[in-house]
Amino acid sequence: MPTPAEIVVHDGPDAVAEALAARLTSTLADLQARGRTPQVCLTGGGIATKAYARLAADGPGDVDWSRVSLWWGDERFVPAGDPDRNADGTLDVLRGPLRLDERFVHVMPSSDGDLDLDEAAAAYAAELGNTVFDVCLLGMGPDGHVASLFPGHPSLRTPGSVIAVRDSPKPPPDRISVTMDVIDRSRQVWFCVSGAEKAEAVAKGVLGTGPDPVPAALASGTEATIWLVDTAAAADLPADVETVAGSSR
Ligand SMILES: O=C1O[C@H](COP(=O)(O)O)[C@@H](O)[C@H](O)[C@H]1O
Repeated sequence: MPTPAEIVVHDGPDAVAEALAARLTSTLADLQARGRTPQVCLTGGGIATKAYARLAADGPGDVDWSRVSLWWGDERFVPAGDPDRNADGTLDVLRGPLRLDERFVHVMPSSDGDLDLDEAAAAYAAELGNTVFDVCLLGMGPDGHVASLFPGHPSLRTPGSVIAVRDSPKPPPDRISVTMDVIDRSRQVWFCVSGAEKAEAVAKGVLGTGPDPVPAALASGTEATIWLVDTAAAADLPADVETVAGSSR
């Protein structure tokens, strides 16, 4: 069942990133206190990258990051180490400070391995199986895309759990992405978005459906759907949409 969106508005991108890091830390600590191994789907993008730097600076705290399963919602199918990769830079930042255990880190294949794009997507689908993310983080592009599911593009309609994406409107063209089905079975979906250039897409994503909804409008958690945005990104939300003012800690 889709859940109604909760919209938390922060002063600027740094505050959104800080709030994301704080919310993730407390959610993971809570899940582990209840005996769970949290399943977290990470995203690329500007806010998430800032949040990862914050998590690394803060250190593990109350979270045993060696027992958090990390997945990715999408990846650029380029060679390992390419700066376009979502996972590589993230892991460079998080691995040491959070003492990650590689056995719990599920990186999508790179293009310089043994697998072609279709095989790489199929391999990640097999690895993912029926995993349900406790938290699925989503950046969003100005066109309303999430993961590598783009408006008006076959990626949005391709069945399955993990798909090969070709001719991505945003470079690089070859990508791997989880599908909306996988995003929508997540317990919590958290958008993290900043900037005036995304204000229109935020409004479309929050308000929603209509005949041709942007991908973000189709993404929803089964327990919670939370938009962490800054004031610039929230600017096109109509006055009657309820928002709450964010605090970072
Ligand atoms: O291509 C991608 O873009 C989105 C949003 O990125 P941003 O830099 O505009 O914040 C990101 O969520 C996605 O993971 C990534 O592959």
